[in-house]
Order: sequence, then C-alpha cells, then structure tokens
Amino acid sequence: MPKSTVVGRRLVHRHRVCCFTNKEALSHGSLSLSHTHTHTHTHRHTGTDTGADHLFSLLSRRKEGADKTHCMVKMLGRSLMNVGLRVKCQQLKGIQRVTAGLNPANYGDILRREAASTSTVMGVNKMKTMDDLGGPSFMTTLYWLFIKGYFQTTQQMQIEHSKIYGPLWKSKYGPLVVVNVASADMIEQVLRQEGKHPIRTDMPHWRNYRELRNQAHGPLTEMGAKWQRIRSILNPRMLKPKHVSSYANTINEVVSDFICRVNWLRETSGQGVMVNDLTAELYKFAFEGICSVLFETRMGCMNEVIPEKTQKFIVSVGEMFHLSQVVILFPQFLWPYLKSWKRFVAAWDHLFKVAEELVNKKIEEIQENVHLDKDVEGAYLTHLLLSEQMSSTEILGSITELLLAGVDTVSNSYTAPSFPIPKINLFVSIFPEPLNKNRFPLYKNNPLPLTLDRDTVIGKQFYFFYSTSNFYIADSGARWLRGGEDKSKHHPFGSVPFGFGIRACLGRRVAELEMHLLLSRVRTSVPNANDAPCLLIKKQLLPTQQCTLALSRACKATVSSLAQAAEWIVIKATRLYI
Ligand code: HEM
Repeated sequence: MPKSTVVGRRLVHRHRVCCFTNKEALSHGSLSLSHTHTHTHTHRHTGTDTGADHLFSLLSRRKEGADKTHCMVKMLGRSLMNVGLRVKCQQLKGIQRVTAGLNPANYGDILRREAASTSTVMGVNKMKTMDDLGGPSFMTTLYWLFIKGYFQTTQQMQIEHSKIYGPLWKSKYGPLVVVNVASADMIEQVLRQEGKHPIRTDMPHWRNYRELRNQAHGPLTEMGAKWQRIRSILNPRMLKPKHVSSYANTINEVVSDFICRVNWLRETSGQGVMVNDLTAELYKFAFEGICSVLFETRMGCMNEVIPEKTQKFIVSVGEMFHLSQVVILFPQFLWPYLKSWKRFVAAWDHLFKVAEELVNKKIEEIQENVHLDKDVEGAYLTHLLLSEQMSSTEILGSITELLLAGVDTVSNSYTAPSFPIPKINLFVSIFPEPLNKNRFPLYKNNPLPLTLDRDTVIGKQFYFFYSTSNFYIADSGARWLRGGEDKSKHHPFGSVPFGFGIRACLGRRVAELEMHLLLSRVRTSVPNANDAPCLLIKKQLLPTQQCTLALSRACKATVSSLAQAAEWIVIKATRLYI
C-alpha cells in the first residue's frame, strides 16, 4: 500500500489517492462514515456497572438554566476524572489505627517514598474489610444530599464527611458503594497501582448508545487492549510538545476573536467594562478552540451572532450531559421505555451527525487537493485520516469523545479555583465494581488499608478543593515559589488536575496551550487589564520562563511553570472586569 508521510504539518504524498487508509471513503466522497463501520465491541460488563455513573451523576454539581451550555459545565470535569484500577484482595484488619496514623496533620511529615509503599505505611496485618469501613448509609447520604441540601455541593459534603469519618470512609448510593479517600498519601498509593490497562468508571449509557448505533468507542469509553491501541494512535499528536505547539496559530486565531468578542460584549452590554456571563463565553471559547484543533475548522462561536447549527450542536452537548445523569438513575432494562433515553439517543445522534459532517467535509477537502495534485496540509484530523491506523468510524468515535472531553474541562478551569486560593485539597472516591476477572490482570499489591473482593475494579473520581486543605499550606502564592521553606510540605499528589499515569488526560497539552495563550493575550491585549480586581499576569507567559503574577487583592508571586500559572487563573465567578 502506498504511503503518505508527514513532515511537520505538511503531508507529502508518495502516491495520490490510494495513500489513504480509508481509501473507499476518500475516493468516494459521498461515502457516509457510519457505513464503513467494522468495529465490534466485546467488552460487556456484568453486575452493577451502572453504579459508578449513578454516583458521579449524583455527585456532579450542575446548574440547570435556560442555557444548556451551563448545564454541562460541572459534569465532565467529574466524569473525566474517573479512571479505574483493580486491587488484589486480602483479608486484613486494622483500618482505624492506620487511618489515625495518616492524620492529615501529619502529611507533611511523612516521607513521600514511604507513603508510596503500601506495606510500610499500612502494615499488612492492619487492614479491615469493606464491611468494617465506616461511613454514612444510603439513607443518611440521601438526607445529606436532599434534606441538608448538598446535592449541588457534593464536594462540600465530602469535606464534612471527612471531618466525621476521617480520611477513609465508605458511602452508599443505592447499589453503589463508594470508598472516599481524603489523604494525599493514600491517593498516591491508589494512583501508583495502575496496571497496563487502567479503566475508568464504566459509562454503560454512553457505551450502550454506541452499540445501538454501531458507532465506535473512543478513548473515554473504550477499555483494555482496545483502549491502549486507541491511545497509542491518538497520543502523539495530542501530547508531544512539538506537535501540540503547531496548533498555536490555530488557537491564537480563536484567542484573537475571543478578545474581540469580549470587547464587543463590554461595549454593547457591559457598560464598557463588564462581561456579564463569562462562564458562557469561556465555554464558547473552549468549544471553538477544540473544534479548530480537532476538525481544523471554525464553528463561529466567536461571531456576534452564533450560527444556528453551531448553537444546536452546543445545546445537544449540554442536553446529552444533562440526560446522562437522568438516564443512569434507572436500571438498564428500563432505558428503552424512558423519554429521557430517547432524548439522550437523539442528542447523541445529533452530535455524531455533525461530527460526521465535519469529518466528511475534511475527507472531501483532502480528496480535492489530492486530485488537484496539491500537497495535503492539515493538523489532527487530516493526520488521523491519512495515517492508516484507524477506520473512519473509529476516527469519528474518538474525535467526538475528544471534543466532549475538551469543552467544559477547559472552560471550567478558568473559573474553578476562585480567588483567593489559600489551599488545595483533593479527594478520591473509589467505586468498587465487579468485573469479569479474566479481562484484566490483578494488581499485586493492595494499595489501601482495606480489602475488597477479588476482581474488584476501582474507578477513581477526583475532587479538587480550594479552601479546606491540609495538603497545601495556607498561603496566597508562596506554594509556587521554588525552594521556599514550605515547599517540602506540598504533597505531589495534593493536586493532580490532569490525572496521573497512562490514562491521564489526553488533551492536557492542548488544554494548557489554550489556557496560556488566552491568559497571556487577554493580559497583554485588553486595555486596563492591570486594574482588574483579580489575577493578572504581568508578563507574557512562556513555558519555563519566569513570570510575575500580580494579584491586585493579594500578593505577587513568581512562578516558573505555566501549569502552575494556569491554576492561578482567577477570572472570578461569572463576571470579568477588565
Ligand atoms: C483544563 C482542562 C482539562 C482538564 C482539567 C482535564 C482533566 C482530565 C482528567 C483529570 C482526566 C482523567 C485522567 C485520569 O483518569 O487519570 C482527563 C481525561 C481525558 N481528557 Fe482531559 N482535561 C482537560 C482538557 C482536555 C481536553 C482539551 C481534551 C481534548 C483535546 C481532553 C481529553 C481527555 C480525554 C480523551 C480523556 C480520557 C483519557 C482516557 O481515558 O484515556 N481533556 N482529563
């Protein structure tokens, strides 16, 4: 088979037309992607698969408003952070004494290496079973959620529960049992136990849709060796800095348009100074940014009037996330009879339809260029289409999931660490779920001081807290200082915003690029930005370059990493004063 090679962003063809993997699609422009599907999905879960999704549905904070784009802002940040791992079970005891030994007050004093070693910290004979673990019952949890009103602020509920039950406790959500871990040391142990194919919490409704419509799974929903294969194909152009940096021009164009839009909004509806609904604007920015990278096309989100088609696409994304939480509350056999399920399927249909149109458009463009004997240039999608590694349907499945993963996480990150940021905390919830034991290898070590049934799958859900931590010392910037006195007290697993290990965020580099470009350019392009009552970045941010962050209500801090700077993004609440 003739090949095409990629040199930087330029594709150089050794041969024409037939150099494509999906040559049928490319040589017959009208071919619909869904017709090329040859994928089969063998991973089907047994047992209480729906539990984890049920949980993250319950735990997801969600604002429901007229604008559906707001509905999904909180959801994916949670669901993306679900990953899975399995632990080998042992019948051991002693959790109370062990958790006392891991009192948060002592975290800073515990050597990190020791913390990473299960046996040294926990003591093999000090473990208890799941049954021995304390925590609220299902009824108590319902009381907290709906009577005490923590449904919208479940992170806060976890904070309260950690005060009552200590750093390790069990919560019940119907059939689902969740182990909450509120200790950076133990979190480190959990995260370091990942095997070859870590799995995140199953998403049976997402997977069910794909099977119903014969669509391919993407990196979010795929598991095992198939997941690994997908990641190995998607990773290089998403994570390697040399490739990611080539998206800078594309993203910069979106940033330019964002700044224009922000200025226009300030003039037309903000008395010359204010952006009233910043969350929605950041959402649109993230959407436009990720679409421009993935589909190599602009969606018009930065226009004064957003195209109807784009608006409908955004609404469908919000609708899908919203209904995701509803559908999962019901047993799977009832789904076909639910109105919500039908709407859920319709929303997915629309997402796949639009994504398919965009992919087909790109195929046609490539074809045209090939027929005209032009060099085919392009970025992510072009590369995937030409790389001969995935079928068109697989590309569609992956691109659609990347898009969903990349929208609200990015937009939410600008506003999440609301100012001031005295401390950061992280909780991990573990969802034990039964799984076919032959599918994944067992872990040799038990990372936590409790036992779980053999073949238990643990999905993790991370929560980040910016106000009640013992992992970070209280400060207003000192934690970013290199070599500072308190540096040793910062636990490396106190904050892992992009996850950890081989199943960590696929879009991390792109997300960082988007955030850094936006921040630095808002700072340098918007008049009077110095007067903002929130975090300002004094110098253009460049990787590894030292820069000064000026905090109008706090201090000045020097940081040497953009990833750290990103956490300082404080465009507060829903209003941006610039
Ligand atoms: C600030 C923005 C973002 C944050 C904070 C974030 C965070 C995360 C986290 C915590 C995970 C789970 C990692 C783990 O389980 O260990 C994840 C997974 C993922 N993220 Fe992101 N993400 C962001 C942006 C993006 C973007 C822009 C994309 C797409 C280009 C993306 C695509 C994905 C995908 C596909 C996964 C699933 C990976 C897998 O299961 O193999 N993310 N993200």
